Amino acid sequence: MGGRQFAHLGTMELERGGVLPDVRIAYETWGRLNEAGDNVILVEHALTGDSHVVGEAGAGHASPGWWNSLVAAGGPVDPDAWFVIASNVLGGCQGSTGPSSPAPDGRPWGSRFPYVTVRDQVAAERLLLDRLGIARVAAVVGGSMGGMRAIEWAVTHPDDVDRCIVLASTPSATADQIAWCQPQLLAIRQDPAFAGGDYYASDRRPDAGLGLARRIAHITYRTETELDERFGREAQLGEDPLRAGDRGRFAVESYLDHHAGKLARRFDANSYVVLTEAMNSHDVGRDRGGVQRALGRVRADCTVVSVDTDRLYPPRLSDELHAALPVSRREHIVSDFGHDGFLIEEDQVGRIIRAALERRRS
Ligand SMILES: CC(=O)SCCNC(=O)CCNC(=O)[C@H](O)C(C)(C)COP(=O)(O)OP(=O)(O)OC[C@H]1O[C@@H](n2cnc3c(N)ncnc32)[C@H](O)[C@@H]1OP(=O)(O)O
Ligand SMILES: N[C@@H](CCO)C(=O)O
Repeated sequence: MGGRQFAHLGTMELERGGVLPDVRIAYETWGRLNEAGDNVILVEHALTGDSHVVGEAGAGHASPGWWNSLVAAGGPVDPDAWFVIASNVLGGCQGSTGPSSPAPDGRPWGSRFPYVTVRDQVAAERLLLDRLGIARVAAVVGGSMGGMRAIEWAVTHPDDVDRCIVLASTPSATADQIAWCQPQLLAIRQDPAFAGGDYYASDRRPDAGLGLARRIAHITYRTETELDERFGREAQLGEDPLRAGDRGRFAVESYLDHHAGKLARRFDANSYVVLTEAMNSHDVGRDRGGVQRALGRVRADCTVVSVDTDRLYPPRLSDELHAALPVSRREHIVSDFGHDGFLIEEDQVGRIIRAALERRRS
């Protein structure tokens, strides 16, 4: 299976006010819904991910998935047993309604796209599952921004989530995380080509701002030791900054340039802004009497996973989440790669998810 499908979910009223008419959500599925309807696994992507969890030959996708080994026959999530659903988040740019989608007047939303919270994104996913005739999920799993949606699912729909697996995430966005986002948002907004968010009719795109945002973010996704061991003070081939003057680059600079360009080619700057602000909005305790009380109502069997070297979502945040959840298991990924370890360490992630799925609710 796999292959992108679309659901039209009608009008959504948003948490902070504002209305989105004719919300469309792009999604992919693997496996089959069983008769009891109790084998659904909802996979939640991170900031620049999408519904394409797994790449499949012949499914019309040139790109691999972002958790490619997760869903596979005999793998951690076997599509013979489970019905896996992954959607592109509300506000995104991979098929779901976002700032580049047409507004009712036919022009792209651009600067008019409303503020969207993680709760709005989960509300859209709930509508999607309703549309697919699915009342409950056997597991919701996600990392980073996907982990925010996973934990929101467990808090918002405590009776409908059997298991919740949260990787490299947090019960609420911290001051440090919001702080790292601020220069990223400014980099995009201060790019003259951004034009306040209304650049779609122009032949210029805010690639410079988006690229700068990605560079800042990417450094926080990795570790000081990894970068040093991998690149050290090496010059990019033929571009020694100590010899080539203005045009010289260290290898690590070239690496960041590469990631900046790659993201700018596949991602919309307005979506980056909208999703970053959604992450900043994340606080499971908002209007629920605080984080402890909100998490106290979770009924799912939870697995809380951190990456030992994650400097952006440090393990202490997973400790807090774990401590406040009524039923929770704490797992650790050991990685040289920092935050991105939840994407890169597929073997460890796979083992943890397999074990969580095999565990029966007590
Ligand atoms: C079409 C698509 O891209 S679909 C993607 C869907 N979305 C996602 O996957 C989001 C989540 N993914 C990510 O954030 C990242 O891609 C990650 C975390 C998976 C990347 O992790 P890693 O595998 O460790 O990649 P790493 O950071 O080492 O980067 C490798 C790239 O850097 C390039 N690179 C390495 N050194 C240098 C250098 N000195 N100069 C320039 N480029 C360099 C490599 O050639 C490689 O390029 P490629 O990705 O185009 O093949
Ligand atoms: N590298 C990941 C990390 C975000 O948490 C992404 O781009 O989605």
